[in-house]
Amino acid sequence: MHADLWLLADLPPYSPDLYCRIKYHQFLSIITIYPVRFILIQVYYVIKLQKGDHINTIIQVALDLLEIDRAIQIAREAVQGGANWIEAGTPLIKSEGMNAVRQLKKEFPDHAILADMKIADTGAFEVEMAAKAGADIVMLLGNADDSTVKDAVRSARKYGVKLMADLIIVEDPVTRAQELEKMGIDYINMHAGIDQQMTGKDPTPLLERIVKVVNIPVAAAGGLDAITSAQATKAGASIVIVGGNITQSDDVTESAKKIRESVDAIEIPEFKRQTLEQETRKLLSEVSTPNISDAMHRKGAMKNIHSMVADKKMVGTAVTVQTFEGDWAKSVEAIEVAGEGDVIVIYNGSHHIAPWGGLATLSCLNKGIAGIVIDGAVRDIDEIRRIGLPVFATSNVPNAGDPKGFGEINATINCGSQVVNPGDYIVGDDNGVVVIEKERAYEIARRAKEVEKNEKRLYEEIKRGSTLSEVLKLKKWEKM
Ligand SMILES: O=C([C@H](O)CO)[C@H](O)[C@H](O)COP(=O)(O)O
Repeated sequence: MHADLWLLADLPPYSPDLYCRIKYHQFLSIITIYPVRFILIQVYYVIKLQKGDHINTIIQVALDLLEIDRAIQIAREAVQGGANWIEAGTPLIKSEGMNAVRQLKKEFPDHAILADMKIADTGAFEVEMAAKAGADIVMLLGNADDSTVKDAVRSARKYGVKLMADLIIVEDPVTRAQELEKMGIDYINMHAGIDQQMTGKDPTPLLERIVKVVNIPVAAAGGLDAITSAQATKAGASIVIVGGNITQSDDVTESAKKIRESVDAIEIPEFKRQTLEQETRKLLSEVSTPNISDAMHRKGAMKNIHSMVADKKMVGTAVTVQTFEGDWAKSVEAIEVAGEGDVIVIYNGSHHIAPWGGLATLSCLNKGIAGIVIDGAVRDIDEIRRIGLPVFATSNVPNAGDPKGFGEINATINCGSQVVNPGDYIVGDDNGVVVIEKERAYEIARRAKEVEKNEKRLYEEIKRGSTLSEVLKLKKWEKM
């Protein structure tokens, strides 16, 4: 690629000046002045590239945490795994102020510290603030007004720091990247923000185009993991910024190491994203109903509906049934309407007469139906447990009613005090059942995954001898 136009400067490893791209005339003057050094550098790169080390991609760990002491510990573990640059994330800066940058520089004097200020105004002032606290690179918003960008650049030059521009909410990233370069920005960051990622955005599709039109290094950020970091490198990113997939991991060092290995691999395999529906189902099958409820701000849980078959996870899309006390016709007819991966969700109105039993459950098994939820009773519980299909209900009783045929299939119903529409996602486990409206299913699945990752990390910290209230600094965050 552009490896031949990059020089390895005599600077400490991974300082922001490590990669300085040189223009053609500079190139000529350098080979005239430093021919021997130039040859050595070329030999170095030939070896690196043969080894598959894509111009030594920089891994930047983004510390999007609220507490500086936890952030420092996580940074230490990430550095051990191969992270080169350390980012004081925006939430950390908002929570701890410039002290976050100061402390990170003190702890990691040999690593470049990036202050993700997301500057939108008073460019010079905020750059000065971050620079004086010890930042080597300062992030501003790529769509800040040109006056802000230009003054930030003046300030950066004055205080000897570099500027990275974040294209997070830029409408035309390719054009803006070129404008930012002209104004003196040192690095471009093609970034899908955390909330944007939850709706399916990812930073890689435009990367290649941006890398082609600018002459400054391009970073990629936004939900990257070992696989997607490598894809970003392949598309030309020379810096990969990774937050959650390192910082929320229960083994931070190992996660950073995997990313290091994956971007340094000789062959980066093709990667095909799943459809949003496939991804949604996969993510929901990996998380718990408490994770989902947290992601929904404690909403979505069905009341008084419990698992009748222990240790069975259920994920599927709703086929709804409205029935009436003692009438089981529509519940059983719904088996013909439902298909593979669906969950039959029944409102029955009685906790004493079952609209569902063993024979209906067995019929579902044959059709690949994912499970059954009943706001009402079930019977034949021993048979249902033998069949092993997930069934959730309010109670179990011996008696059923008669098939009269009242009610409706695939209408909006109320089940466990939650509104359920056909197609909504239904997830059940031993904690209970949650409903996720279909329009937000992917987003909630992604957010629930973030909750799960964060809990895994907290679990790990508690296992090391802490307590939940210590880890979360509960007292500090109590309302005044
Ligand atoms: O910049 C970030 C975000 O806007 C919060 O401030 C993150 O640091 C960046 O997105 C990297 O984090 P992940 O997306 O979790 O990898």
